Amino acid sequence: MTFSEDVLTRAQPMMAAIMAHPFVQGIANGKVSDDTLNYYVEQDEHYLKDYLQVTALTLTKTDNADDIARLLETAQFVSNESKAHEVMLNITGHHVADWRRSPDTQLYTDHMYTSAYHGTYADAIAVLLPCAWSYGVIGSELVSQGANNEANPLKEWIEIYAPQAGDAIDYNAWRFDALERAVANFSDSQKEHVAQTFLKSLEMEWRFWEAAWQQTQWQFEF
Ligand SMILES: Cc1ncc(C[n+]2csc(CCO)c2C)c(N)n1
Repeated sequence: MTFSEDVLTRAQPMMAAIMAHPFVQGIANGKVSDDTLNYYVEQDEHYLKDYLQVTALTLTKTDNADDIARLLETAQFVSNESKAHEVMLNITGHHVADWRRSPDTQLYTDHMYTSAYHGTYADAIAVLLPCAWSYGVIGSELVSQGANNEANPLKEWIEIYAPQAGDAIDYNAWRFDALERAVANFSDSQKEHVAQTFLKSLEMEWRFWEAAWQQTQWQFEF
């Protein structure tokens, strides 16, 4: 079994929980409360900014010119995501106002920075991977269920994340390939560290949906 196959096998229960999450199910049937959408978009604005900065850190950790080019291309995709946010804000009529990171956003972005800054190139790739991989799974599963129908106000959101048939490059396949190359000479314990980095990010993906669903906030005003 390759390293990626092992990690993906271990990731299945978390990915299944993300698919079953009421927020993701709400996207599938086009019914999510305004408060949930607004909270999500506000927190995701922070997340995407940090994702870009962590991508920049990641590409300083490799001298593979193809990987550097791919990382820059994936950074470009983040501008599409403003469109994904617009789809949600058009439903609620909200404007992003609260720029404070909630506890789970802070936990996730701190994990990304720590892994990319202090870790190896493999850790940096692993910490970013569950984001793109889990959204790719959500997008393609929701499309295969026909959730992107005309009656769904979140149709366009779903389609932004579903892999497109005409895409020249399968970015998630490249991400797993880069991960596999990066751990090729690692010991078992080094590989386990990278696996933990990946799985923790995936747990944080679940928490990100859950935080918006529960409207989680800091306990105190400060
Ligand atoms: C919490 C959170 N996780 C994942 C994504 C989706 N996403 C962010 S960057 C990226 C790939 C860029 O190439 C993708 C798919 C999101 N918006 N918010």
